Amino acid sequence: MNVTLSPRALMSLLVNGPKAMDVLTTALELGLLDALEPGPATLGDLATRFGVRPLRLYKFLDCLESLGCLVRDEPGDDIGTATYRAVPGLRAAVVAVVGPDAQERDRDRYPWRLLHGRLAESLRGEVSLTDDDFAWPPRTDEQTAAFERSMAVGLGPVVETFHRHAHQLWPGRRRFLDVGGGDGTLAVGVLADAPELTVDVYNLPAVEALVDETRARSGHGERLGFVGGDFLAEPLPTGYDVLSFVRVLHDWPTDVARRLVEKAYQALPPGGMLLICEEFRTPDRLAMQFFWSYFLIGVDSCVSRLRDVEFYTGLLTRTGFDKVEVLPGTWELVVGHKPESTPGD
Ligand SMILES: C[S@@+](CC[C@H](N)C(=O)[O-])C[C@H]1O[C@@H](n2cnc3c(N)ncnc32)[C@H](O)[C@@H]1O
Repeated sequence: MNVTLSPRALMSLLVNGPKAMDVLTTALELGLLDALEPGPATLGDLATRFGVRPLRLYKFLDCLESLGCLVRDEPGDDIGTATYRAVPGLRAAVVAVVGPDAQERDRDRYPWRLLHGRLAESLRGEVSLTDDDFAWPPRTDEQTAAFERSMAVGLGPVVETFHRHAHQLWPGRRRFLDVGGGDGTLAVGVLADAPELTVDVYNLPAVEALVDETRARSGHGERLGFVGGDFLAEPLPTGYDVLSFVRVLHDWPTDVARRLVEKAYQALPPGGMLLICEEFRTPDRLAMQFFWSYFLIGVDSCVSRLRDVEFYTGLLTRTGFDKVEVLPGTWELVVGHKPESTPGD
């Protein structure tokens, strides 16, 4: 889906956002999206099948087309013969934002309304979120649980990419440490793909109880472990042949991100592998990150800095990793290896 609109047209869509969501939700609930995605479907057939008035449906479909969701062909003046096809993935995208597991619903629980209408004051530093509103890293058990739940809700594309490349990542590997590994949701996905592997989550001690719950739900028992620690204050644990940072490095300024990658290099044995899966700076990711970009305007302790993939490949190479590559996926995976023999050996 590729829509390029003038600023004026984009403003018109944005100001009508709630109506656009009404159209999309209705199209989903009626079953229209199921009919439109395989398409092409004629307006006449759609009107008969769904028991709606053709001229009304024509306007409804114009709404969808204005959003870039439909391709239309109108061969003549008879609207009944106009054909429509939805862009691939539309139905799944609508379900993802209005369905019960919607990230957007989860994000709405955060107190973003404290900033709404007060952004200018917030930009000047006169209005901020307090540690009770949102602390980074989370401060209380309640904040920790809420934040890790939010993270787990958005992990789907990451789990998918790890799964897609499992055949390349895990053979010959024994112990994997997911640094800043949330509540262990990714670890569970990896364990299902790699029977020889044990996975530990490294996270702030307050997260242990959540990983315990994930372990109990997953049935992986002792293959899913937890190591409590603070990666800002201490070296990363050794004894692992794979480490990962998933959506961790973008939270921190560049000097901290660099130090964390250096700590990973020091902790890995020769031949060890580092995986980075991040919020790269692409139009899609920026759009899907909109909530956090907005909300975190009021929070100075979280950097939330989306960087280009080249930032990470360059950082790995400069740190000493070799065979650095980017594996494709909805979320790409940057892979680097600590050389078998390092300079000075
Ligand atoms: C943005 S979340 C990403 C979580 C998970 N990797 C994911 O993608 O769903 C960042 C993670 O880093 C952890 N974290 C933050 N500061 C940390 C620290 N100083 N030491 C260890 N972990 C930390 C947080 O608890 C959280 O789990």
